Order: sequence, then C-alpha cells, then structure tokens
Amino acid sequence: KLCPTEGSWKIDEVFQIDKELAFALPSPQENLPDKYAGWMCIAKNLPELIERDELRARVKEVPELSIDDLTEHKSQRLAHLALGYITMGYVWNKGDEDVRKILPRNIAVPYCKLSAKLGLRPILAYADCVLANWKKKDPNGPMIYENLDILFFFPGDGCDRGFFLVSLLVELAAASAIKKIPDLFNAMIKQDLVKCKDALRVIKSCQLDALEVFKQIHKHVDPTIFYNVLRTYLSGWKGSSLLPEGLLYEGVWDTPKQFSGGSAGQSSVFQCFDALLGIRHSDGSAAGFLQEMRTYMPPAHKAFLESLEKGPSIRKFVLSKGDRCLKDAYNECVGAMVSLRDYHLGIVDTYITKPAREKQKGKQDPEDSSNQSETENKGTGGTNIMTFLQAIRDSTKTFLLV
Ligand code: HEM
Ligand SMILES: Brc1ccc(-c2csc3nccn23)cc1
Repeated sequence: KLCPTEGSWKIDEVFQIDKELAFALPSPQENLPDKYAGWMCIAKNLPELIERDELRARVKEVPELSIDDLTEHKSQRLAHLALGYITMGYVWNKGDEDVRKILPRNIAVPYCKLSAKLGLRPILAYADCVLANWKKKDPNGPMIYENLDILFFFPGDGCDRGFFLVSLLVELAAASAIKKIPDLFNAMIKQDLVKCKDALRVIKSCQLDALEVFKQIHKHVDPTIFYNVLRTYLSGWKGSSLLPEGLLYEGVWDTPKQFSGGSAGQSSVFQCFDALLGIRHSDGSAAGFLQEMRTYMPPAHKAFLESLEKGPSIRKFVLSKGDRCLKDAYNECVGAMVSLRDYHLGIVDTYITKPAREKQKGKQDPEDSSNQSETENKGTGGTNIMTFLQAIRDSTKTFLLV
C-alpha cells in the first residue's frame, strides 16, 4: 500500500517509517512507569549483576507484572528491549557453559504477552537493540556517534555501544534513500526518465554514505571483545548445542521453543534495497534465512517490504526502456549493495574469522577441529556465515544489467 493517492505515491503511515529515521524508532522512550522498576533495575545493571553473580537470583525475585500499564508503542518497545536484555543475561549469564534452559514465568509470561502485542519474538532482536536502544546525549545536538548512546549494556565494556550505534548510523544514512522511493515511483508512473535517474542517483549516494559510516566500526568495536564476549549474549537458541530444544518459556508454553539470535538479516533497510531493486537471493539457505528474519521485524516494516515487492518494478521499468543512462543509474545502486556487502564481509573476517582462529590457536591441539563448525563459523543468526554472506554478495552481483 505505497498508496498512489491523487496519482502520487507516498509511504503510508501504516508502515511506521519515519521521514528522517526510516525504520529506527524516533526518540525512543527511556523510562518505564514506576511499576516496572524491578525490570529496569536489572536491565540497567546487567554487567555488574552478572559480575557479582547476582543476576539470576534477582530475576527470580522480581514480581510477575502485567503489561496493561504499557499502553504506548514506545513504552512497549522499551519494555520489550529491557526484557530482551534480561532474558539474554539470564540464559547466558557469564557466557560459559552454565546456561539456563528455563526462563522463569515471572519474566516469560509478560515477555511473551508483550511480544505478541508487538508482533515480535520473545528474544532480543535487531528491532530492540539497534532500532529502539538509543538516545541523544544533547537532545538538541546532531545524530552523530559522539552525541549518541545506547540505553542498556551487556558485559564487554561498551563494545555493544559501538556495534549497535554504528548499525543505527548505517540505518540513518540509508534512511535518506528510503524517503526518495515515492519520487522514484512517481517518476516511473509518469515515464519521466530524467526524474528516475535523479532518484536513483540520490539512492546510490545514500548507500555510499552508509558505506562510509560502516567504516567507523573499527574505531568503536574491539574484535577480540566482540568475538569472545558480546557475541555470546546475542546468541539465540535455535540450533544451539547448549540449548538443543530451545528455551522453555515457563507458564507460556509447555514445550521449549527455538528462536534465532539477533541478526542484521532483521535489518529492514538492507532488505528494503533488495526489494526495491528487484534483487532476489536464489541461493536456498540464504534466501530462506532472510525470509525467516523478516518474522523478527516489526510487522509494519515486514509489510512495507512485501508491498515494495508487489509494487511497480524499477528493474522491469529500466529493462523496458533500454536507456543506457537509466541502466547505469540502476546498476550503480546494485553496485552500491555489492560494495556494502563486500565491506561487510571484510568486517566479518576481522571480527569473527580471525578472532576465532586466535582462540583456536590458544586451545589444546589446534588440529582438533571438532568444535570448529560449532563456534567459528556461526553468526549471531546461527548461520554458517562466510559462505552465507558470500552467497548473498554473489547473488547481488548477478542483478547488474549488461
Ligand atoms: C562487528 C561488526 C559486525 C559483525 C561481526 C557482523 C556479522 C554478521 C554476520 C555473522 C552475519 C550473518 C547473519 C547473522 O549471523 O546475523 C551478518 C549479517 C548481516 N549484517 Fe552484519 N556484522 C557486523 C556489522 C554490521 C553492520 C554495522 C551492519 C549494518 C547495518 C550489518 C548488516 C548486516 C546485514 C544487513 C546482514 C544480513 C546479510 C545481508 O543482507 O547481507 N552488519 N553480519
Ligand atoms: Br540482538 C542483535 C542485534 C543486532 C545485531 C547486528 C547488528 S549489525 C549485525 N550484523 C549481524 C548482526 N548484526 C546482532 C544481534
């Protein structure tokens, strides 16, 4: 429903897409009603409570609270974020083998009710810790790294700040392209090739801005801490050897449920560019994974991606016109997606593959590759990452028009 009212396209507010911030939650709420102080106290002090081995006891003590006082969308997102941190902390705690396979009902019941209300899953996701987990230090200041902070922390002395804020800033850079989509559709409807090229050029420059922002990750995230500390807390319980059946949400379901760890496959912005440019990932597992990750997005954003896929096809339009200039403008957008994914592959090498090899060296007989597949090649989404990401990068390339 990119509704064509009065013959001009606009992004319907039903998709909850902000003009400036696109899929990021504008000015997330930072405080919950006092009734939820028990949740906030734990979520706001996760590193200390884990350090002092008090977290799990504190979670068990907190009263089972009803979610009825969470009436606004922003307070529901804040509560879902806080409960997500609490759940990851409770299950993984110090990040060793001593995990918990049952989430006590006093957390599980409100968490699952709230997840159902929001159309999200009862596990920490991209929509929580990237899109809703930020604030400006100076409310009147700019949306730049130095003026931003996150609301909740895992152990790993601020490594999550860098990881989540850089992801957010990539989202914001890409946001300027999203608001250009209606102009692109209008130009197509009017068969105005000049306006089409202009819109595609703006989209490409935003994608390249996003690539520049990507590069800040090296300044703000340490690879060894990321790999050995933060990654554990973002892991899920689907295909996990430590929770082979998943997590039992006590008082909600009587069997354990499996949910994937957070992934940026849950980022609507990347999937939005794919949908807009007609990029479809044919490689079975990658396509399946990205489709599945849509079920972890806010429903309104998932609906937007589906409406883009059903809307007019820019790719078909470009092919039908056979105009060299238009083809080049389209190809530069596809090329920008390839560059983003290329750069991201380098990041994964720095932050996962290399630290995994370091860790393997440190262990007993390095030839022992028994648990290699278990740890090294698992992404936060539990995927075998390098092949997965290369397949996505490669399939993106096949959409360049000759
Ligand atoms: C330390 C930095 C990063 C690491 C180690 C990393 C790692 C990964 C891994 C392992 C995957 C595979 C799927 C999964 O397990 O989630 C992935 C997917 C993805 N990541 Fe990251 N990532 C990082 C930063 C970023 C940033 C800053 C962005 C920008 C928003 C981003 C965007 C994506 C996207 C969109 C996917 C889905 C695959 C695709 O569409 O190409 N990643 N990443
Ligand atoms: Br929860 C959670 C939230 C966000 C992310 C994330 C941000 S950028 C990126 N690439 C892969 C994952 N990922 C990972 C886990």
